[in-house]
Amino acid sequence: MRLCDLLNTIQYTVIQGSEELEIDNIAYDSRQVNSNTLFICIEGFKVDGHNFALDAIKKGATALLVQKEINDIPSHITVIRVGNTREKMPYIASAFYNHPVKHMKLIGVTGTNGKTTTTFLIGKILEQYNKKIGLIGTIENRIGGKAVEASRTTPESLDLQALFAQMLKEEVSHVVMEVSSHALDLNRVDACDFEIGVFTNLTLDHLDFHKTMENYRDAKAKLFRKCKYGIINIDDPHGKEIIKQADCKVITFGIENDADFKAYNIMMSSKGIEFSVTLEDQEIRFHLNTIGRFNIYNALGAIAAGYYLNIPIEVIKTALEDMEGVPGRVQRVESNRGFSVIVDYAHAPDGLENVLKTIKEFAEGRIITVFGCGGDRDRSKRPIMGEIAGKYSDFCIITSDNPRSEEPEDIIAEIEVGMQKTNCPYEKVVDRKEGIQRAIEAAKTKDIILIAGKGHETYQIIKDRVIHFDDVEVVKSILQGDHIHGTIENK
Ligand SMILES: CC(=O)N[C@H]1[C@@H](OP(=O)(O)OP(=O)(O)OC[C@H]2O[C@@H](n3ccc(=O)[nH]c3=O)[C@H](O)[C@@H]2O)O[C@H](CO)[C@@H](O)[C@@H]1O[C@H](C)C(=O)N[C@@H](C)C(=O)N[C@H](CCC(=O)O)C(=O)O
Ligand SMILES: Nc1ncnc2c1ncn2[C@@H]1O[C@H](COP(=O)(O)OP(=O)(O)OP(=O)(O)O)[C@@H](O)[C@H]1O
Ligand SMILES: N[C@H](CCC[C@H](N)C(=O)O)C(=O)O
Ligand SMILES: [Mg+2]
Repeated sequence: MRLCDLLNTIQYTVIQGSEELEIDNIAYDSRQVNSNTLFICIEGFKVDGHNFALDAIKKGATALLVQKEINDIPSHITVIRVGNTREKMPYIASAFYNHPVKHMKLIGVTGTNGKTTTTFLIGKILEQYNKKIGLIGTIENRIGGKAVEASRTTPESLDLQALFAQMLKEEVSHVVMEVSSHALDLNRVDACDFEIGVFTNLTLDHLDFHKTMENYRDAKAKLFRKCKYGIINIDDPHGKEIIKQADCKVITFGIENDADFKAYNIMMSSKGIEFSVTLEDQEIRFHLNTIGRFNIYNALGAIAAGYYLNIPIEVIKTALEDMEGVPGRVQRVESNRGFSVIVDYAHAPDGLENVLKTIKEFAEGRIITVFGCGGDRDRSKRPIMGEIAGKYSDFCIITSDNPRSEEPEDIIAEIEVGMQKTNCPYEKVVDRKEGIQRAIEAAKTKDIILIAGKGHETYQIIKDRVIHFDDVEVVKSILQGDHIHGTIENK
């Protein structure tokens, strides 16, 4: 493709060379460059991509997109200057892949908690309606039944457009994706027009990146200036402000407040939830195989999305009622020892409080919580999560999540500050496997062990090592090691 054809939707200045150049590849990382590549230099948080321009040229880059002057660029290289390279990349990527989004319907879900769950529900509804979907998010990226590699919750714009192109080639009609606040802030979904946007909620997380809750909220609000229908949780205190900033058709859902999709006559048990929604003057009753009030919110967001995608309500109902569960989200691991184990991805204060409140409603025995907090992530949530775990549990094991570059003991000490505000007895066990083992040893009949924070993850990041680690697998192996055969049940 000619370079000028990639640039025709943006403003730019040619610093040197020809715009007629043929471009075979685009890269924002010098390690991905090969022949005839346009290398996009991005000023990052850690390093400056402009410093890799000469490296990129050695590897075959023939054109550079820059936002500042770089010295010593050979004269045969085309240099294009723009105001902000990160902002322009999505438009160039969209042009390179022939604007794949124009031919598919995009459904984006944003919010602190519930994105993965809600995207799985919407995906299930679409599949029930015989649509071939693309799914993009934390657990996996998927094209129809085929998993494709995923590393971020929301990929970088160039990778995202490449994935959209692959999805279109494989005849996907609807893409359901998680849209993280990082993605919205860092322009990863610019150049995407969404048919539907869903806002689940906004609670404390990621202040290491956004600095204030207002910035965090405003990042989420961006989605509702990119979509046709905005489906918004009106019970969330930030819902009204998101609506104020929106320029789409707004549809609300909730339980407490008046809403377009309002759940009522709610019944909850340890086996599932039931609720009604009135649609077109008809009361529709839903019976779901999942637990927790928060999952009613996730279901309402999905029901509203299905409705605005023109999917018949009976199809939506069947899809949700057949849903087996989302991996690592309140996933039950039964043992025949009389206690039960729940693995959940709660890794922020609100998620942890929600899941513990839900468990407390049904617990017949004690609640034993095993958890930690991720390293190189928002530190302010650590004592808060410690206090929440202590408040709702009868015994806690503070252990490691993904410590990343931090010392696990330091993270645990920060969690402990909150735990000590409660009367909950606790132990500190740095090794997560030993922590889980300790909880299992301590459990008695009817107790519930909650293992929070890592859910579906199959790895643990310790310094620069990534080791295989899977909470469900660890629980099963410990139970089997005790010559007791656990059965896994995904609720
Ligand atoms: C804070 C954040 O999101 N940072 C992202 C950002 O990094 P950055 O701007 O700091 O990049 P950098 O490392 O300084 O590098 C600058 C430029 O130099 C390039 N480079 C670098 C080295 C080299 O040898 N050659 C080279 O060309 C890089 O590719 C980049 O273009 O751009 C990078 C390229 O796309 C991302 O990989 C990186 O994600 C980091 C690794 C990350 O951990 N992000 C997390 C926090 C994230 O995005 N999480 C959300 C989910 C959160 C949630 O909702 O729970 C997600 O959507 O996944
Ligand atoms: N609607 C909700 N409100 C509050 N908590 C929720 C909600 N849905 C799920 N949770 C809790 O939050 C955890 C994470 O849920 P989920 O993975 O669906 O969220 P997410 O927004 O995709 O998270 P991430 O930002 O890490 O991708 C769950 O394991 C559960 O404990
Ligand atoms: N999307 C979240 C996931 C956190 C999961 C937790 N296990 C951790 O590693 O901190 C994040 O990147 O902050
Ligand atoms: Mg997610």
